[in-house]
Amino acid sequence: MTQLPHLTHVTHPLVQHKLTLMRDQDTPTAVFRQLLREISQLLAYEITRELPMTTKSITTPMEEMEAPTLEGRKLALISILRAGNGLLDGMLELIPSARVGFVGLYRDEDTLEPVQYYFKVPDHMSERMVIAVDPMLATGNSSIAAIDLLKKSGAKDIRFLCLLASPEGIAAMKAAHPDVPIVTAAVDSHLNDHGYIVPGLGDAGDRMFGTK
Ligand SMILES: O=P(O)(O)OC[C@H]1O[C@H](OP(=O)(O)OP(=O)(O)O)[C@H](O)[C@@H]1O
Ligand SMILES: O=c1cc[nH]c(=O)[nH]1
Ligand SMILES: [Mg+2]
Repeated sequence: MTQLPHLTHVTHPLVQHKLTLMRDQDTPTAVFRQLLREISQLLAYEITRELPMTTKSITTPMEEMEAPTLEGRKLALISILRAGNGLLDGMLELIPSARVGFVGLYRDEDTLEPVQYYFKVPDHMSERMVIAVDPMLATGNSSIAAIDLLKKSGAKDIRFLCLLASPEGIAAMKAAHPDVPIVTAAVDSHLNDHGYIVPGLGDAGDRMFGTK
């Protein structure tokens, strides 16, 4: 089980520099997507620290050795649609053997409650390390609902990866899912009256896909 603290704030200069570029409203869609892919790989480095290791016997040009390798333990990456796909793609480049699931949720902009439209996850969820990804943790309603669904599917060892988190969202997640560590690139000031993270970066899905 996880040793990660409830909240990990990744302050690495490369992450912070790229995040600033993403926040800028003048950054075009294609650049925004590329930056998210790059940051996802740096954040993946943090959230996968506890992947179980084993060794295997190999022969280098010099001699035989017992070399470290990832244990065959099953990893599931779960994207919370749509915006989660922006983190998923980069992580899959690093860990191509991971299984992938999707939780389709959108936030009703009046009630700020999540509306579910899709759910598909790999089998044997109870045996997997599960990393749920969504760039934005605002009220926390979407991530809490997604993790509720993952637990219903059997998942027990879950982590949550995001780009921006609000203090309100972190508190809500801690109350609902105290066993799920959060890794984020930033903790912003607050939510505005419409549930948007301030200063934030706007609507992550719209900025990734050019919708609005
Ligand atoms: O913490 P919350 O207050 O629930 O808000 C965060 C959610 O809002 C955004 O998704 P959105 O509903 O815009 O869907 P999209 O990814 O399809 O754009 C974001 O990607 C999170 O899923
Ligand atoms: O600031 C926010 C809040 C919810 N969803 C977003 O994409 N951005
Ligand atoms: Mg959106």
